[in-house]
Amino acid sequence: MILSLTRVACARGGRLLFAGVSLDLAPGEAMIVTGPNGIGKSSLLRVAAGLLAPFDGIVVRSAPVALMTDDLALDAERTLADVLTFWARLDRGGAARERVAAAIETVGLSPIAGIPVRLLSTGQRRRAALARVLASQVPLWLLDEPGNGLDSAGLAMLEQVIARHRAGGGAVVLTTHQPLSVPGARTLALDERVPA
Ligand SMILES: Nc1ncnc2c1ncn2[C@@H]1O[C@H](COP(=O)(O)OP(=O)(O)OP(=O)(O)O)[C@@H](O)[C@H]1O
Repeated sequence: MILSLTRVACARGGRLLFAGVSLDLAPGEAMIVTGPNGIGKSSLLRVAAGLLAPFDGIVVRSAPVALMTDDLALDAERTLADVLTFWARLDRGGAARERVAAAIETVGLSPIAGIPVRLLSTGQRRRAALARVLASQVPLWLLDEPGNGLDSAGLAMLEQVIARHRAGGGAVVLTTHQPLSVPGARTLALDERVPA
């Protein structure tokens, strides 16, 4: 298993959001976490990433993880290529420039790789966040609303990138409020895990 959650519960701000969440994710698998706003989907991804301690239960990751969020740049004045290279070095080390160039090309941002991050549009920021995940080359992807702000070509690209990652033995957990084609993905309905 790449990721295994056993009877995980999560509390935030003194409130129990969900409990009894168990899941096993093997190489090539995908899981879509569903539920209304505020139910705890992002919190579940943070727990799975190891950034938030579970209130209860066990989280086991057997592979390095990339969490896709909007946090792209420490310095928004730096260029997209520089920012992504900074993260790629931190995430994994060698050949960062090459990995970043390939990732930027995949997400369709090559023409603007040299502009400061602060100038990116909403959809471009999403594409850039996906490029960071791609460049990290880690097996476990946790994608929080990866399709937000993407145009139809961007959504098709996202679906393709996820499919390729899984075909290469990677695994994905994602949240989405919009329809995304992720063939064979299992669903985790978080609203069924809210304590009474
Ligand atoms: N740092 C925090 N401290 C206290 N409460 C928090 C914190 N972060 C989130 N919460 C609360 O936890 C709950 C779940 O938030 P979360 O972002 O996980 O929901 P979500 O299902 O991802 O929502 P959405 O669909 O709107 O993205 C919300 O009620 C939110 O206010």
